[in-house]
Amino acid sequence: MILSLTDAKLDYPKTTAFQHFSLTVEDGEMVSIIGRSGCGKTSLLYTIAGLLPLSGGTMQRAFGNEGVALMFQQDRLLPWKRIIDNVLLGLSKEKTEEAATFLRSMGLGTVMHHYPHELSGGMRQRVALARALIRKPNILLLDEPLASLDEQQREMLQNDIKKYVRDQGITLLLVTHSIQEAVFMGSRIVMMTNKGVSYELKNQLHDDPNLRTRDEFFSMQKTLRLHLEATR
Ligand SMILES: Nc1ncnc2c1ncn2[C@@H]1O[C@H](COP(=O)(O)OP(=O)(O)OP(=O)(O)O)[C@@H](O)[C@H]1O
Repeated sequence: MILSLTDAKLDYPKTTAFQHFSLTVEDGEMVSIIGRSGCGKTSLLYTIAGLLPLSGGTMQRAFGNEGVALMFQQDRLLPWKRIIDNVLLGLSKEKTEEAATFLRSMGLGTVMHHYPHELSGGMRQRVALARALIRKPNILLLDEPLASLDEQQREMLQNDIKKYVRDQGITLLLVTHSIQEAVFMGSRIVMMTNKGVSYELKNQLHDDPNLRTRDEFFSMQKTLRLHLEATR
């Protein structure tokens, strides 16, 4: 177990972001979290990252704050720093060669001395991913990281994130509005409302290289869509 929340609750001064939320995540698992807008998904990720304290319930984490990497819809790269320096941010210069090798392996070798504005949105998100992964986190928390990309770029990055996360044995928690993305990325898909987990689905075909074209890929999406509609 790398993470366990039991009857977790988070209050803001005027609203309860989520309550009665229980979830146990095993080391190396890839969990997608879906749910209606405002059900507390982003707040949940902040809590798991150690940025917001719970108002009730308990959370056990087998990692420290330095073991968490976060990636958002906006790439949050510093515009005045070159790509390689964005990736190295906060790390020692000794890591430069490792970062360069990593960027090359991610297809970013030719742009590592460019500035963020010279890259496409997809490439910038790839840089944000490299910046997260070079820190060798125990857990990667993704909040709609691909929402602003076109379909082709989104699918490429989904493939890459899945591959790198799996190869490095990182645990993944992905918040997404896309049911298709949730099924492709998640070995488990958790549906959340602001009153807790309303439904869970195990993706038995998570490791299937042809997942995107399997009938089950579509039937799992249909099942989730029906459950999501039932929470209206
Ligand atoms: N900083 C904040 N201060 C006060 N209330 C907040 C804050 N952030 C979020 N909320 C409220 O908490 C609830 C949950 O918000 P949160 O952003 O976590 O949901 P979400 O599921 O991520 O939404 P979305 O899918 O639209 O991004 C909402 O009612 C929201 O208005």
